[in-house]
Amino acid sequence: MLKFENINASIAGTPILRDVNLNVEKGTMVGLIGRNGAGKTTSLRTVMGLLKPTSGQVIIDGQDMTVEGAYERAALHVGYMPEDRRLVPDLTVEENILVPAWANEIPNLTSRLAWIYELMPEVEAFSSRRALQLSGGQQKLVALARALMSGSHLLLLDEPFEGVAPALSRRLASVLHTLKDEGLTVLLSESDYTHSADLLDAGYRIERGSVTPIEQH
Ligand SMILES: Nc1ncnc2c1ncn2[C@@H]1O[C@H](COP(=O)(O)OP(=O)(O)OP(=O)(O)O)[C@@H](O)[C@H]1O
Repeated sequence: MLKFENINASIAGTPILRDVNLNVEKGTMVGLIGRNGAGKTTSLRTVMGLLKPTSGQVIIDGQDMTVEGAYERAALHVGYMPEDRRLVPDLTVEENILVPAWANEIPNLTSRLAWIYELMPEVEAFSSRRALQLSGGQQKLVALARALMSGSHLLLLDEPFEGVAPALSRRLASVLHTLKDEGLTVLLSESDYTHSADLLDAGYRIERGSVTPIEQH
């Protein structure tokens, strides 16, 4: 479903990703594990086409997407939850979830929203509140809901558990378990295995921009 083939990427002329090879099979949940500054966000931004690699290929669903932009990703139903959530503070929760539908046509919009609310009833309960009224953890759930709006095939989650209080972390993990059971393909990053260990089918370690597969344990 997602492949990195010998990806090199630089930011402002500084090489960040070095010869990265990575494979996420359809229907699996794969972790990208590494400490701060290792290159996790850069990797996910490269999948999203927000950063163009200097060499190598990004293949999504069998298509070479290396030079395509975010709009083309949306057409392949790829969803992205950035680490910093990036909700629009003055919009309501529901408006934030619907933002991807403003830029791209989302098939079955109404039933997709209903499915998201069924998955996370607490989000429906605060759907008319403004995003700035929510706690950091609640905002993460909303950011996940927004990513699910477009991400019906592939979901990229950048440190979803970072800064989330324990109760909400457990809730987030249980939502991800449900998504896994539904067969969604997910690449998620975390600084260690604390929250994702029993969710992941496979993992890669990232260290100073180099990626190696983690042996199954
Ligand atoms: N805009 C930028 N300008 C210069 N260097 C950058 C920029 N963004 C990231 N970097 C550098 O790229 C490297 C990888 O950063 P990246 O954000 O991908 O790491 P990360 O593993 O996601 O860690 P974090 O959890 O801190 O975001 C770091 O060394 C960082 O300093």
